[in-house]
Amino acid sequence: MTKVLVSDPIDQAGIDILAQVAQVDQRVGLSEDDLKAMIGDYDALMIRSGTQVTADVIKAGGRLRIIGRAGVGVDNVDVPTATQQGVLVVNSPEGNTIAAAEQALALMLSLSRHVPQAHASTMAGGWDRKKYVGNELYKKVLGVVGLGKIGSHVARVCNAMGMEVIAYDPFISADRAQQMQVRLSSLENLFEQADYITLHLPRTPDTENLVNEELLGKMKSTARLVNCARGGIIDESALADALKAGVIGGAALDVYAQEPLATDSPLRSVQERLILTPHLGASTTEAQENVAVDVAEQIRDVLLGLPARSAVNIPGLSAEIMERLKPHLQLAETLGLLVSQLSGGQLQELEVRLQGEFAQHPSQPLVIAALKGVLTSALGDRINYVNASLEAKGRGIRVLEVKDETSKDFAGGSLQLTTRGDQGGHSVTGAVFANGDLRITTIDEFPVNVSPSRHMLLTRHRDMPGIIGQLGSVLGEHNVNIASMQVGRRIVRGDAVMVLSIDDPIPPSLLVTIHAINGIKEAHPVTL
Ligand SMILES: NC(=O)c1ccc[n+]([C@@H]2O[C@H](COP(=O)([O-])OP(=O)(O)OC[C@H]3O[C@@H](n4cnc5c(N)ncnc54)[C@H](O)[C@@H]3O)[C@@H](O)[C@H]2O)c1
Ligand SMILES: O=C(O)CC[C@@H](O)C(=O)O
Repeated sequence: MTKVLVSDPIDQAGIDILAQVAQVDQRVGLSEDDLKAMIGDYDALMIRSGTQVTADVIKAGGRLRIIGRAGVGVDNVDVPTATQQGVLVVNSPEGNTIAAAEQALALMLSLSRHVPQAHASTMAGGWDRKKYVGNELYKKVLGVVGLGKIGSHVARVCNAMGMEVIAYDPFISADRAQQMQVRLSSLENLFEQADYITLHLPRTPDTENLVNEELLGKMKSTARLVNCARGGIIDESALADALKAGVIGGAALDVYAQEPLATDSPLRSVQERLILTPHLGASTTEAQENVAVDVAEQIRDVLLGLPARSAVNIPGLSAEIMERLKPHLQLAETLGLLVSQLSGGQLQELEVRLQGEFAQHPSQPLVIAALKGVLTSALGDRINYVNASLEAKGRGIRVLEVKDETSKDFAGGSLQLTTRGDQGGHSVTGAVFANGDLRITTIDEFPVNVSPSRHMLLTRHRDMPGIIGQLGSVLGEHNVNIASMQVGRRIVRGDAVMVLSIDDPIPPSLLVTIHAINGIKEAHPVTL
């Protein structure tokens, strides 16, 4: 029975999707130890930001195939360990974009018009119209730090509100910024010029405490700072001091270095000009439904053996690419399986050569598929698209990628894999024919035209009378049925290869007999 554990509150629409393919257990508020004890029974884990998916949790998940994060940030998942264990991590990169952008806008407006303070004062019996005089956003300068999905939506709305928008994002081109009517600036310049600053960048080792005492000191004394991105990007003690000393005009935060916010956080001692919300950026009904559906669909698909559209730990392998390149990926994997069984021994290098039209496809997914095939012989089910590159690296296998667009061997191009290792090397080529059929087109230097089949026997032998007959007899005597047979050779009576598709695997004792046939130089049983 396929089982999914849901360990954070998830919209019912997502649960309903998971229930189409699995037993769904909802257990919110588990400790790390509880999760470790339970996770071994589950094929998938669905979370929001509340569950910490540590390395120990992932390692305890013996049959865990996928972790789905209903949201953007995967900072509560140990992604490197998931990758190492071959566990796919998926998220919902766009499901809560609008919600988070609107939370930033709500906080900017609340800051400029003192909405929470005026509300609290009115509820307490007051009617103070002087104290809460605010400012307009119109014609003010907005500084956006991080002009990605959320930052650019905020920029668009603020442009429409008549603000002048400047931005700092080292990974965005000036052209792209110009299209959004945004002027790029340095970080220091942005902090000096802006009346409002809003953060929309990820928390990484580079961005930790990026907004520190020095940067806060550059802000106008009237300027206001909003953070709906991630805690830890602002130095919270420095911010508390800057607010108390009137160095800046105000701040509004949705996210904190430690969540929930510690009772003794210096932020709690700031009396004025500060608005705090408890990580509500994604908390709209619409966003929660979006992310739940988006991630539940991906978990369902992966459990059904289909690709996920937003995999965090398979670079360059989107669902769209998986679908478009399906036969090509299958070919790469099949050739990988084939060449590794021909090669045996310790592999040191794999060359992946994309020839003719093949060279126009993105190479990274094809390389990953080839590596998965190559490593399957050694690692079986443990190897998948998630951990293939990492496992190859860990084994010291050098991967070379070659693109040769000039090759004209087949209309759709071809893919060649060549291994080099302690037992020499082998090379196989294959193509995808118009109807999606896969063909093996060369084995080492010999041309062949073979459809891959589950069990095969490949020999290298001297091209001389009697060998084919003898091999056929030996297989017959051992009750191994031959489905098809083909010989590839370059010169008459030189070396040749024989490729047999057989209905049954070759037992080891039979292989010894085959090797003993005069003229057979190599014999490789292959399972694809
Ligand atoms: N408060 C919430 O509930 C909530 C909800 C959703 C997303 N988020 C957070 O919002 C942030 C933005 O999300 P997004 O979906 O827009 O991500 P995104 O990946 O689309 O955009 C992030 C942008 O930050 C830029 N960037 C990276 N490093 C930078 C640096 N050192 N300086 C400046 N810019 C840098 C990137 O180039 C990118 O353009 C993330 O931290 C995400 O986790 C918070
Ligand atoms: O689950 C949440 O509410 C937080 C979501 C948000 O921070 C995200 O990264 O998507």
